[in-house]
Amino acid sequence: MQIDYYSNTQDGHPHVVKDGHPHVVKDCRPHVSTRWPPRDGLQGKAVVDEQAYREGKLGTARPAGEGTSELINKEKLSQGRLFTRSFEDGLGFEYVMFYNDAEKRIVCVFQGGPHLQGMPGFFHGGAIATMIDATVGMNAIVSGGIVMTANLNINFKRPIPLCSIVLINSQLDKIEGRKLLVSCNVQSVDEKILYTEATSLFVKLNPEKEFDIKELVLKSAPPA
Ligand SMILES: CCCCC/C=C\C/C=C\C/C=C\C/C=C\CCCC(=O)SCCNC(=O)CCNC(=O)[C@H](O)C(C)(C)COP(=O)(O)OP(=O)(O)OC[C@H]1O[C@@H](n2cnc3c(N)ncnc32)[C@H](O)[C@@H]1OP(=O)(O)O
Repeated sequence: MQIDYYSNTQDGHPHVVKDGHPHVVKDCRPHVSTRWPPRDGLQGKAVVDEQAYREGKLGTARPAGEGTSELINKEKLSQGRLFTRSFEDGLGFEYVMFYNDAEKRIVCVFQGGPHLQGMPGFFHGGAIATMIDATVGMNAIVSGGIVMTANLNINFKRPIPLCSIVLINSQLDKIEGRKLLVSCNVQSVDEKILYTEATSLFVKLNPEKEFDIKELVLKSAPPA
């Protein structure tokens, strides 16, 4: 495949375009956290905010609603933002997607940052799954409207080095009524290494749900 959309870069690496501006993650090397694995028992931050726990602000694992957790309230929800865009520049998900309408496919150029580490020096599988879901999800949305992921199957074939740049090639395979089947693979930029393969099922929401999700998306947009 000819990758001409970033052939104009000068350092031989694709520049990830963010918000219309060329953006490169600089000085980004595989990073092994000194806190992982923990050497002297459990280290790092507590998973539960102790202060909030003592003040009774944290609910038990009940569904959010009146009288459950004070922390899960409208104000909190209004701070919602797209997961893949909620990291500081260069630390999390840096990507750009190119959609080919005639072929119903998307190529995503993805360069994950050091905060996406799983095994030392490699991406966390959940981060890869997130980027795959975002890419096949966008392919389904632009092909079919408002959809939700109903099923996602992933085969992790090779570990992906942290901070490396990969291509996520997504393809709409079939539409069956409200169901959209989308497959994808994750490859190295030179297409010599096949890291991951995935298939997915998206289901178009019915009109009532579609209205709800539009409202939700509009309300959850981060402040300009
Ligand atoms: C134009 C305005 C645009 C506005 C939006 C703009 C921007 C959006 C902004 C940002 C988005 C950015 C990027 C997108 C990135 C990522 C996308 C991420 C998407 C997600 O990350 S999303 C979270 C995880 N996702 C869920 O949280 C879903 C929970 N779930 C449900 O909400 C329901 O489950 C639902 C809705 C899926 C279906 O429910 P439902 O009631 O509508 O439909 P129903 O159950 O009747 O199924 C209908 C037919 O699908 C078959 N079917 C269903 N499920 C199946 C399965 N698992 N396996 C095999 N077949 C299945 C049935 O068998 C039947 O098949 P058949 O018709 O042949 O009988």
